Amino acid sequence: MMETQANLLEIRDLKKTFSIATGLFSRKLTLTALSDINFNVRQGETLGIVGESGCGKSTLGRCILQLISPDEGQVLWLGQDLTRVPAEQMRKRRADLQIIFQDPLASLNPRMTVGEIIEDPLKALKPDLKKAERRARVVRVMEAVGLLPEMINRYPHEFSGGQAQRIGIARALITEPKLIVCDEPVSALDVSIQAQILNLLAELKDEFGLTLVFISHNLSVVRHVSDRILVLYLGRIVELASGDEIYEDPRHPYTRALLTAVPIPDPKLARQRNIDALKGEIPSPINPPSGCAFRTRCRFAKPQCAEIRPPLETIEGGRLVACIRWREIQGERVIEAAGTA
Ligand SMILES: Nc1ncnc2c1ncn2[C@@H]1O[C@H](COP(=O)(O)OP(=O)(O)OP(=O)(O)O)[C@@H](O)[C@H]1O
Repeated sequence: MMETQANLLEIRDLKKTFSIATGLFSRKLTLTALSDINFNVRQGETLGIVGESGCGKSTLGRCILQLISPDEGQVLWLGQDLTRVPAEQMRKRRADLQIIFQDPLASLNPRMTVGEIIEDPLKALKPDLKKAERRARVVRVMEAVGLLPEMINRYPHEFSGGQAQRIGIARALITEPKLIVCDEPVSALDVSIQAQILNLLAELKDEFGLTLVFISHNLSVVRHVSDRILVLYLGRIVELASGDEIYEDPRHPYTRALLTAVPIPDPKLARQRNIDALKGEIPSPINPPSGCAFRTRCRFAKPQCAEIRPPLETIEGGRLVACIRWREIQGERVIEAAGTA
């Protein structure tokens, strides 16, 4: 964990709702995708964001980049609140903040060549650069992501998923960003290719001094790349800790449940994980449960969990957890693990 690093990004009291029309009379309902979101991203770290589908990961990524506007709260980039930056200035700021999407082929314009796709952000964000300099930069980033420069005039459909994601990464890198939001960058790829792309992102991070926000529903993917991991459930942060802490000593029942999907060789731990396994469906964010939103699926839930919304508490080591029972259930975990040995 990089304790001493300065914050590049600070998210303060972020809230995002969507108004959706449902039913026969198109009644408008409010869906709360994110609320009470507070965290920092430190210079040079990789912050993983995990949670099941629908918990708000992509919405959060898009709010960071101002691709969508939050209803409330601040997105402080080096102290400047991006939610208040006029659109024109924000376009320029985007050179510093880039995004890589899940489905590489769908996110690349099929009518543009690889060279044109990668060069495209430069035209808008660095209009002063001469054509030759733009091309030279394109070739440099193609080499950095492992694409051969002679591929420059090919079209996206000529590439495999893994190669297409390399094009997406090159397009993000071309503006020399400080931070890249990677939104499920390997979920659409074959398992055999996933490790290559994850390794590439780790190499590029070191080479270019990048800071990464890495979104995935898969805790084992996030674990490999993250310094710290933020766990989201139904639009709220339930836990934030270092990768090791989350993986080896999770405190929130939801984190424990997510970990059951991660394969492990130790049979004792595997048994514990079966006990923790996630049951049932994620509730609707239109009408979330009272108190702790996870209580309807939590094997530790007590009546008071329906009454009290657990605050995000700072516990030992500066890690954060939102569960009023975290102390008690920590003990239960040890006893059960010993009992099933
Ligand atoms: N434009 C939108 N209009 C209405 N609802 C939306 C919109 N975008 C997201 N949502 C809703 O907000 C909630 C959070 O969605 P989001 O895509 O951020 O979750 P996610 O964790 O990234 O899931 P996934 O991995 O499936 O994309 C979901 O209930 C989703 O249906």
